[in-house]
Amino acid sequence: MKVFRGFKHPGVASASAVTIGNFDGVHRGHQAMLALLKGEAQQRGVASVVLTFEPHPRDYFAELHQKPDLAPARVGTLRDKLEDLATAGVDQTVVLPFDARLANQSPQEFIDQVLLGGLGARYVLVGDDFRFGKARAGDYALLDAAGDAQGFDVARMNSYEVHGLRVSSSAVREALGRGDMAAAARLLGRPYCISGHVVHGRKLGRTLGFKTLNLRFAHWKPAASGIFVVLVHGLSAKPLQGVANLGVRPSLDPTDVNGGRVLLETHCLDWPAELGPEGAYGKIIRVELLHKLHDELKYDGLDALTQGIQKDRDDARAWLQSNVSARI
Ligand SMILES: Cc1cc2nc3c(=O)[nH]c(=O)nc-3n(C[C@H](O)[C@H](O)[C@H](O)COP(=O)(O)O)c2cc1C
Ligand SMILES: Nc1ncnc2c1ncn2[C@@H]1O[C@H](COP(=O)(O)OP(=O)(O)O)[C@@H](O)[C@H]1O
Repeated sequence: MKVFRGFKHPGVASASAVTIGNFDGVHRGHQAMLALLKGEAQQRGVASVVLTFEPHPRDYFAELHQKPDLAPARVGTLRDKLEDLATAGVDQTVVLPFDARLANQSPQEFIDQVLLGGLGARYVLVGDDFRFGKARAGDYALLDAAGDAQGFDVARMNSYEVHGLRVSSSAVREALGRGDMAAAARLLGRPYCISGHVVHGRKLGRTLGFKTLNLRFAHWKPAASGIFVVLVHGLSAKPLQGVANLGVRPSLDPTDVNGGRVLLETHCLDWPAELGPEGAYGKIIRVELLHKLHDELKYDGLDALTQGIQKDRDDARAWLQSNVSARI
């Protein structure tokens, strides 16, 4: 899959079947949309293109009006989204920075400049609650009328349901927010995972006796947070079992190097000798969050923190033994 920031690149498809959305989580509803998009693109002999926004439009308005509550909690980072879109078989993804210009574009300008001028849209697929353009004035009916007048097809995807429950990014956020990883996995159609490069931390893990693989979660408001039983993919043939902290580490000094940043820190229960004592830095891994143990705690000092992590490790081992040992 090719990825472009903005649509003014020579490589961007000049004729396309487009779907527009935020695709946070790339859940089963999104996956159904992408399958339909691919079919329509193939039939027309054009590229399948996802048009998505980063930052999320609601992040933009939250910042503009200084109302952080408006920003949606984030299921995945842009990296996770691009990986999932590639897996779904999309030809191109165009990431548009959502800014004042875009926010003030009328629906007709958006159609003319972005969809037709930028992407050469022959077919546009949107969700049933899709709104676009300044003040959210554009809807499916408007887009459909424009398609009729200007010669492109428009289709609307109805809500996708699993056991009567509408699959949506907010349903995934709610499941992750209450730590119900099984419900999140049902909505996503796969286990909930976070992927990224292993980065350097404070090297405090080794002092505490718990080395951790650190990944940045590149958004300040993750939909899930707390202590989780996990599997780490990408370091060895078999996934490694671990226990992880996703969040901002309230027990540690907030002014340090990663202060305030959201990190996913995973301690592997058994570290394979062939990786070497520090062989994971720079590698790309995927961490599968299986089960939530508890919320992040503000421990009183490093001894209490170490004891807390020891208990989490024991609880993770016990959980894995009764739930996962058959799988790996
Ligand atoms: C299983 C586990 C549970 C953790 N729980 C908490 C917690 O409840 N509160 C907190 O402030 N930090 C928690 N931490 C984060 C540790 O503070 C952090 O991983 C440790 O200081 C190592 O930092 P470093 O990787 O930068 O060296 C936890 C870490 C792990 C691995
Ligand atoms: N059991 C383990 N779990 C996770 N990482 C481990 C383990 N044993 C060794 N490592 C290695 O140690 C590194 C982390 O060491 P640590 O002291 O926690 O430093 P950092 O502050 O960079 O997280 C990891 O990136 C990995 O390469």
